[in-house]
Amino acid sequence: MTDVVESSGSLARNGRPAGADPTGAAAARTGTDDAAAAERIGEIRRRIDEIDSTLIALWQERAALSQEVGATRMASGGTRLVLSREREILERFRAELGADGTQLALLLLRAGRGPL
Ligand SMILES: O=C(O)C(=O)C[C@]1(C(=O)O)C=C[C@@H](O)C=C1
Repeated sequence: MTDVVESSGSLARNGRPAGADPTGAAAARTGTDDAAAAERIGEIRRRIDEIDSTLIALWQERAALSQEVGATRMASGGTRLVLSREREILERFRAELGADGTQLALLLLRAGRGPL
């Protein structure tokens, strides 16, 4: 089994020298020599790319909204942060996604209000 596909598209750790993959670039890009598996991987990757685009757009929208909330609050004499709200968000992500959810929520909060 091959562990890694290098970014150049050459298979690594398969016993063949990089760049000498006889199965062609398409197979190398998917990490398998099996045509049916490569086709399915291509389909799945297209959906993954769609999901990633949505995540990036939502990340950017959330950060902009969070910054607007902070600016609105400070302009009205309020605080930059509301820690009770941050705790609610952290708990929601932890409950849904576990420890990774906590890390994700910390990154989301940082993107909106900057590092502490
Ligand atoms: O909900 C707010 O009051 C916000 O300012 C937004 C937000 C967030 O990014 O979710 C950012 C900073 C606050 O400390 C709490 C939450």
